[in-house]
Amino acid sequence: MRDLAIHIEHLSKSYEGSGRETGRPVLDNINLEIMQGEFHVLLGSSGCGKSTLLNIIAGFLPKTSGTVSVNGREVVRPGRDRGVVFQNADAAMFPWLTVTENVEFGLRMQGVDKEKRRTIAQEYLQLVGLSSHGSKYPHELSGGMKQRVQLARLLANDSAILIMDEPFGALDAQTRKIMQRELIRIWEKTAKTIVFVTHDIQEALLLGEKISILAAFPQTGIVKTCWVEFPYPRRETDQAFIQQYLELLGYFDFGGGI
Ligand SMILES: Nc1ncnc2c1ncn2[C@@H]1O[C@H](COP(=O)(O)OP(=O)(O)OP(=O)(O)O)[C@@H](O)[C@H]1O
Repeated sequence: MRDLAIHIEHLSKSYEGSGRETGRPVLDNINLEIMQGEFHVLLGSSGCGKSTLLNIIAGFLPKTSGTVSVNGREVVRPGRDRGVVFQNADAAMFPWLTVTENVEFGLRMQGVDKEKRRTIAQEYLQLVGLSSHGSKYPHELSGGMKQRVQLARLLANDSAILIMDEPFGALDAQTRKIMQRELIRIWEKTAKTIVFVTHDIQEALLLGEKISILAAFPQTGIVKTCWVEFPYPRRETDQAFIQQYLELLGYFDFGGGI
């Protein structure tokens, strides 16, 4: 039995002066348990509060009520234990630093000596398949390569939890497929806890061990949490995949959006 990594109880969030026409909170009484090493996907349509939930877990955003704990400690601010991979990789990298220097940056801030941080950066650049690109600058990289750099940086920082907000949303379909496979390979190798946001049911089923569906309407909150039982690598053409895809699709079929 794995230990609990993220524990969310009765979490609610309202944005001051905002709210939908109904005046309801964006997140209302969210309860969620994510175990260490779990690949957990938060799936939902645009505007249902996925990024809000991730930002609260990451410590970037205050909650209105309830509790969010990571490894038994209440989240009050961002921490090195939680690394975030953003969809917009450009905003997450220093353009004047090389790939290696970007990956090393957190270690440099921690005072790790140059030789050691170079060794660690190289180890993780190799893991994400970028060992021959360390001397390039961010503007010389493709979108997929930039996402690999973000991953290498978090792994080098030894973040136990990777929080990923639609990280492959801006990539072309082919690169996205490659990155999905790569992420599973890296997750299997590193046993990190991953919380991954997507609005794409297929992506959720390709990646997640467990999927929580978030809805905004007519119900607010997590409307379903389920395991994905069939093994990796998964294929969209497999019978089990199609069956669960159709099941999940049903949760998106509310007419007014989920
Ligand atoms: N800073 C903010 N101030 C006011 N309202 C906000 C703010 N950020 C988000 N919202 C509102 O909260 C709701 C949820 O937004 P959020 O970005 O969490 O959804 P999402 O599911 O991640 O959407 P998407 O998939 O489009 O990124 C939306 O109705 C949005 O308008």
